[in-house]
Amino acid sequence: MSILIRNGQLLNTTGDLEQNDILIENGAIKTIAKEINTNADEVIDAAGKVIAPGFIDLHVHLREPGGEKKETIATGTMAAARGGFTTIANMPNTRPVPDTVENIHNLNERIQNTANVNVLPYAAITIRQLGNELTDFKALKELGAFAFTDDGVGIQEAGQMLEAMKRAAALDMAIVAHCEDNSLINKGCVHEGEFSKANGLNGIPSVCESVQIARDVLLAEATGCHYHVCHISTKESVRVVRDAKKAGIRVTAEVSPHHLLLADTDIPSLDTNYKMNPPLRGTEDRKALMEGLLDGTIDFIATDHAPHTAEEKAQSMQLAPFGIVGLETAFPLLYTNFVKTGVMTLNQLIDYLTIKPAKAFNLNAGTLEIGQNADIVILDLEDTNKIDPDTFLSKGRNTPFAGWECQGWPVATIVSGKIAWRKESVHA
Ligand SMILES: NC(=O)N[C@@H](CC(=O)O)C(=O)O
Ligand SMILES: [Zn+2]
Ligand SMILES: [Zn+2]
Repeated sequence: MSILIRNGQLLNTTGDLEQNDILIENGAIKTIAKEINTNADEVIDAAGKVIAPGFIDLHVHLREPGGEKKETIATGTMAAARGGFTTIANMPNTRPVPDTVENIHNLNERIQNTANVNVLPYAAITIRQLGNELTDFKALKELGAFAFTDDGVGIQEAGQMLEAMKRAAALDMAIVAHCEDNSLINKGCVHEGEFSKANGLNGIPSVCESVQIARDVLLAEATGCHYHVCHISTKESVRVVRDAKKAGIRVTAEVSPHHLLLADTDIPSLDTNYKMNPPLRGTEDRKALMEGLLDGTIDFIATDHAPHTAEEKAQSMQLAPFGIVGLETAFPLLYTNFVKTGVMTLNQLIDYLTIKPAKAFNLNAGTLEIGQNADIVILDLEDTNKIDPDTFLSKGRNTPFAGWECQGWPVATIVSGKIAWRKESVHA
């Protein structure tokens, strides 16, 4: 099977767009050249379109097994492909949790049989994510666990985190942390700030996140473990990570598109599509996150795609589950609001979605190079459309961005040399 992508615009090493053809053969990039004359099984005319490495999202909730009403591996990975993502890492807050050899083996089989993009499975840090007993890291690594995380809950005890980091470091594996101190949650459903006060709601204070990150960077220093901070959301957290990096501690961090785009003051009403964990913080926090991303304190962008059913989200702000979907809207939102407005270049945005996550986790992905796996996205930067949750391939419709007009949408996504998703009209 071969695919020839003709006349696409590729970013060169100096960050400029240059027209090139790409030939894909046997799942890999075979040739990149100004003009390739060959008979391929499939020809895609990409004139006027940008060709980029397939995006990587290291924070996705596919929900299967156990949460199939919210999402499945099949639907979540179709949503990923539509969003231009070719590799995603799947969070372990499922039922059962991937915490034993048997459970991760079962998960691997499901991925093998139904995933439409590359899926890297996280395994849990603690059995059933209950914070009592550590999982068998070595056995889980042998079955392909990508890293260890209890995302959805924080690791409450320093002693347990220390032990987890020691064991992960010995296996050269990362600890990926949802940072939330349970004693500081305050039964909050939104950020403790302007919105919580105006609406008489309990707020989750910023320290609920930042104290745990401060503890953990010191534990990472003590153990030499690669420590990764999930969905960083506060200005104090950014400062702690910045200082830790300066001190030479092996820490990386991700930020979600929604924390870059919105603050609690942007929440228009008691709409649960604005409820996620960590919550939308203050405007100062939002600014600090962008500064942290641009100065390298924050390594990359990850969506924290967290689908829930309409029924679940129809509950009150206090009762509805935390989380919003993100895979199908990330690139158009970021391109429109940050590249078109000059906050960052197209090259930078693509790096935050490709080479940066790949580098942070030593993944052999995220570049367009000869011999590499052909994981590619074709983008139409002129295409302008309103975000319409009814068109989502995800089962989740829970987004605060419905109706936002965005420019720059994927038109085709290729995974290991096969077309995983394509918009009808790009056929040559
Ligand atoms: N982010 C969220 O608001 N929710 C996530 C859990 C998590 O990422 O902590 C979920 O699983 O729904
Ligand atoms: Zn989390
Ligand atoms: Zn998450």
